[in-house]
Amino acid sequence: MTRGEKFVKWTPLRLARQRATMEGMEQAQKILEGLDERQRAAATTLNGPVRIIAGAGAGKTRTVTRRIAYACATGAWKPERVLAVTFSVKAAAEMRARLAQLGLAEGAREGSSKAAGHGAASAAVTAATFHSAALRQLNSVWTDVCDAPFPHLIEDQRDVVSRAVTRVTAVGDTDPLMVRDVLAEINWAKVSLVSLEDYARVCATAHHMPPAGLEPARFADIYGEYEKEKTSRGEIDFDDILLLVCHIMDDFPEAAARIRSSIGWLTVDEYQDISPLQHRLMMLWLGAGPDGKAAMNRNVCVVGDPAQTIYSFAGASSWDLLRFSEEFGPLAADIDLNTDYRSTPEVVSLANAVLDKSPNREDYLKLVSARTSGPRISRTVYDTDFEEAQGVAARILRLIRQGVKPSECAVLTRINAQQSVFGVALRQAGLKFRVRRDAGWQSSALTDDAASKRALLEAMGLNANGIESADDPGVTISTIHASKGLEFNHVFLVGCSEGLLPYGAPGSGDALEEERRLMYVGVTRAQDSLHVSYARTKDGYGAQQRQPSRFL
Ligand SMILES: Nc1ncnc2c1ncn2[C@@H]1O[C@H](COP(=O)(O)OP(=O)(O)OP(=O)(O)O)[C@@H](O)[C@H]1O
Repeated sequence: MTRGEKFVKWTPLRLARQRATMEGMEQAQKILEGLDERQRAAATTLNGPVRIIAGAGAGKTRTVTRRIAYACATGAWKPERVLAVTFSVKAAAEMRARLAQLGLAEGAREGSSKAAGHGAASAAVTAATFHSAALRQLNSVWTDVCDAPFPHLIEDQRDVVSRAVTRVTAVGDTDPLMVRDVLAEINWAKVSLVSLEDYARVCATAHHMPPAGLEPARFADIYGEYEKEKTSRGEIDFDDILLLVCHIMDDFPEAAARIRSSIGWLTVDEYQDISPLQHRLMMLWLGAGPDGKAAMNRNVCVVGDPAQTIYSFAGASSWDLLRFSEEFGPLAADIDLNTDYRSTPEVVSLANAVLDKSPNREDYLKLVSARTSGPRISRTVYDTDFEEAQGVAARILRLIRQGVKPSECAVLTRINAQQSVFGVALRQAGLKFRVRRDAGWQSSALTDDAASKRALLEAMGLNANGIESADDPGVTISTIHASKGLEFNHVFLVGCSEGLLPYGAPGSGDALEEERRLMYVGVTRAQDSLHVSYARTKDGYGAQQRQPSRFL
């Protein structure tokens, strides 16, 4: 021992503490195993703003869940003050499942105290959708800010819209398609923070078209009636949950302080899909003052991929992801993850080629596959839609005969209407299948009825963890939108023609770019093999032949 070094007396208590600390550190290091260098850099930067731009299959969920587990295991973060939000019930369930595997509380749900793990990391963190996190916050402060009973979540949003349309247009039997489009527009206005009073002005200045051929003032009347009908029923809709929490955070300082103090470390997954409303709520959670930054909690990590923004039509935008450093800089870490662990080099090369032709390619990561070479991409042109469906079913049958499980195969479509013919062909081939659809135009992460119900159950602490049955559920037929975040060994990307992908005849602006990103999302769902196809005609008739998609 050199002079100046303190003599340490190793009492049994000190020894036990030392051992516990070392065990904790070992456990924390274990959490980092299996991360590559950049993933590890992201997972070990625990303080300050962090941006992770992660390409498809680059392990963003792996990285953010390990980051949370590592921070809790080292004692740097208090689990009960950790909030991780994402957009869909499915993604939240996936995050909870992965956190549970890493030793964070079972279900990792607010209020859950049942620990599945060990050591410092075994308390509950919250991993939830924006809506369910906000609903719980609303519940927790409601009696302090309001005498009225807690409002019910809307049961039948279409019925409320339908009544509002009838009242304004005086037409008794409302067209379901009009109701669907009006509802989508109401949702869009809310998530875009366009108030009833401002709606007509926004339409005029932003060249925004109201749905169903309505005049802006007429739509605003319907929107107003919708709000009245909802209030008279004592109900709120999904976006009202976020709006109400924003309102409370603005106007009730004590309640706001309580909500804020429950969030020490915030992670926002799929940040490329954040809407202006969600962004506002996030800034309020972090305590941004009127000047945007005063006394702000800067422990925020956002993760996303600008190339996977596919909900622009519903108010999502990668704008905030791309300008994160302007808003939060200086950043503690700004990390790009571009190693694709999911797909073969053949698939990755096609995904890169899809983005390469984009005028926005500077915003997108170029992926590098970590896998060895696989089969080449198959490209097939059929005569009719049904022949395409039969051809795809025959190929899937061949794969299954070679030992592939039906659930390892997926047929991806651009729109719901393409799916039935594939269902018929798979049935004829004797194959079991399940269908994932969008809920139409308003198919944002939480607006289809099943997802809404699950979110509600989840928010109420009931079991809605999204785990599928253990039996092989069969081939998946899914829209590209509904396949986001999923991966399949063998993907059949069908309808790859002009008119279907890109859908319609989009001009050269944002609409076309969104279609390109959809193609990218579709391609990058494939792990081992990818089969792209289209049919020259719908049913063999008609002079006009479809042309191959410009994206391929
Ligand atoms: N460092 C790594 N080493 C080996 N495999 C990895 C690594 N990181 C990720 N993976 C694997 O890559 C696949 C994609 O990872 P993950 O699901 O975490 O990605 P993701 O980025 O959330 O996907 P996406 O955003 O495309 O849906 C998974 O199968 C995962 O196990």
